[in-house]
Amino acid sequence: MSKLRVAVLGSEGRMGSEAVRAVEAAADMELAAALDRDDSLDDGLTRSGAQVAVDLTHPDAVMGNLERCVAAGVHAVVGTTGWTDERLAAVRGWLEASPGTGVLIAPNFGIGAVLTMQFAQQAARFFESAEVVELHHPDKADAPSGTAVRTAQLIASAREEAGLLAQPDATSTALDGARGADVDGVPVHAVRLRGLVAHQEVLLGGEGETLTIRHDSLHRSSFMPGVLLGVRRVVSTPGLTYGLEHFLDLDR
Ligand SMILES: NC(=O)C1=CN([C@@H]2O[C@H](COP(=O)(O)OP(=O)(O)OC[C@H]3O[C@@H](n4cnc5c(N)ncnc54)[C@H](OP(=O)(O)O)[C@@H]3O)[C@@H](O)[C@H]2O)C=CC1
Ligand SMILES: O=C(O)C1=N[C@H](C(=O)O)C[C@H](O)C1
Repeated sequence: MSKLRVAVLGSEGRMGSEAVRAVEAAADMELAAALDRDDSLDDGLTRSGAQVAVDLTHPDAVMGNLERCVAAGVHAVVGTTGWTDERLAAVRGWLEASPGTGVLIAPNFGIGAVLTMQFAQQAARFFESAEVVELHHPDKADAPSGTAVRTAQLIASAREEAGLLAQPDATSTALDGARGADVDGVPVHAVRLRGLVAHQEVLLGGEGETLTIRHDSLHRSSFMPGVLLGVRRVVSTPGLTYGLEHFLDLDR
């Protein structure tokens, strides 16, 4: 069986260096290229013959990288954050011109984090109140986290489907930001603290009860089974897949 040739973009970063190690340790994969900021992506992809690129760079870099991967017919597994509806639409547009190519954009590769999002979506319609608290290391590029935004969007769509009204909140705030960011009506709070890696709590509240769903990534190795699964599946999944849950066969 021939090995999948994988390029890692952002290979010197916290996630990228972990992904390089994971690809090198995978029996069915070969590290074709390890590329960071100063490397030419076009040259790197062409020379290495990479079949899949794993992007773990920066929200400012990911669109340019992805456009070039898709144009070169290289499948992509993207963990980098910064996704909006407009950005996702642009990726779909590029993929129309490259029909055999697959792109997975995963707000979170952690299996527990994906399940947290699923559980939150499932539970949301039963509770009057819902808030998301994400907690990360202070070197993180963005806030709130991509995972928290996606979680809040899933909660909001479940609430809307269930016909729930706006959340109860009679607070008048004296300081901007005290109630977090508003993502489709769901408050999202971001904590940055040395010592942390990536953590999230979903707080749900109803009459006389609360439900807390918490996930902790204690080490970046927690993301690697998801990255490798994404690489294995994306090569036979043309078009855009948004969320690792689509590769997890959750209905089994
Ligand atoms: N989906 C998921 O499960 C996860 C996603 N992430 C996301 O992954 C991204 C990276 O996170 P993290 O590893 O902590 O960040 P780091 O800053 O540690 O790593 C990013 C690396 O990418 C490099 N880089 C920047 N621009 C480019 C470019 N144009 N081409 C190639 N390399 C580039 C950076 O170089 P330089 O230092 O010189 O800027 C750095 O080496 C973030 O968006 C983060 O939110 C993180 C963890 C899990
Ligand atoms: O930057 C990080 O560290 C992480 N980024 C992703 C996000 O913003 O959701 C995934 C995870 O939370 C770690």
